[in-house]
Amino acid sequence: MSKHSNIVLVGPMGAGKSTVGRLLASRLGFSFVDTDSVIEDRTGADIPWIFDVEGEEGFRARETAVLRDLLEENASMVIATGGGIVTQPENIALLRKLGRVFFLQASLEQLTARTSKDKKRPLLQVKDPKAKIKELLELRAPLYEAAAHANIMTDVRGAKGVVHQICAQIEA
Ligand SMILES: Nc1ncnc2c1ncn2[C@@H]1O[C@H](COP(=O)(O)OP(=O)(O)OP(=O)(O)O)[C@@H](O)[C@H]1O
Ligand SMILES: O=C(O)C1=C[C@@H](O)[C@@H](O)[C@H](O)C1
Ligand SMILES: [Mg+2]
Repeated sequence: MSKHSNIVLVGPMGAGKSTVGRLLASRLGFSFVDTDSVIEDRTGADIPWIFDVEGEEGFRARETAVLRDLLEENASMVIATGGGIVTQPENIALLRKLGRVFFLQASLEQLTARTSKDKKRPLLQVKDPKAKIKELLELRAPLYEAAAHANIMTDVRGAKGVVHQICAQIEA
């Protein structure tokens, strides 16, 4: 086990990493860090702007830099990550070093419904977001599995139920 005792949430866009992460941090008394928000704060621009100007490659480099910096922190944190963080092989090792990694899963239908409410995800600004989510999920599912210590299915639970399940696993 790593010397860090953080809780790290990985999974596709719409799995609930940010929503669950915030609630979980408050329940555990941990600080909450969302890598997407850290990147936006550091850049002084939102994710669509970063993708537009620096490309996905630029965004991925920023993501890895954030993970490296988080490893230097000593506070107990719940870390919500971006949905594509596992696409960089180096990140998988960094995530596992940071603490206990939970893969939040949801069905294609749920992911599509949950991400249809806003336009903040550049990769889903396409004609058929459901097909894009499916394609990304097929590519990334083995990577989430490789990063994670445990999987949580979120379809049948609201965010509070997911928090409860993670807490039960931590305490077990
Ligand atoms: N367990 C859940 N049940 C129902 N709705 C949920 C659940 N978890 C999250 N949601 C809703 O789904 C939407 C997306 O959630 P959220 O932004 O937390 O996903 P995310 O995994 O952080 O996505 P991204 O990778 O794009 O950052 C939000 O509207 C949130 O309220
Ligand atoms: O799945 C992805 O590749 C992404 C997910 C979001 O969390 C953001 O990190 C960004 O929109 C890219
Ligand atoms: Mg998020």
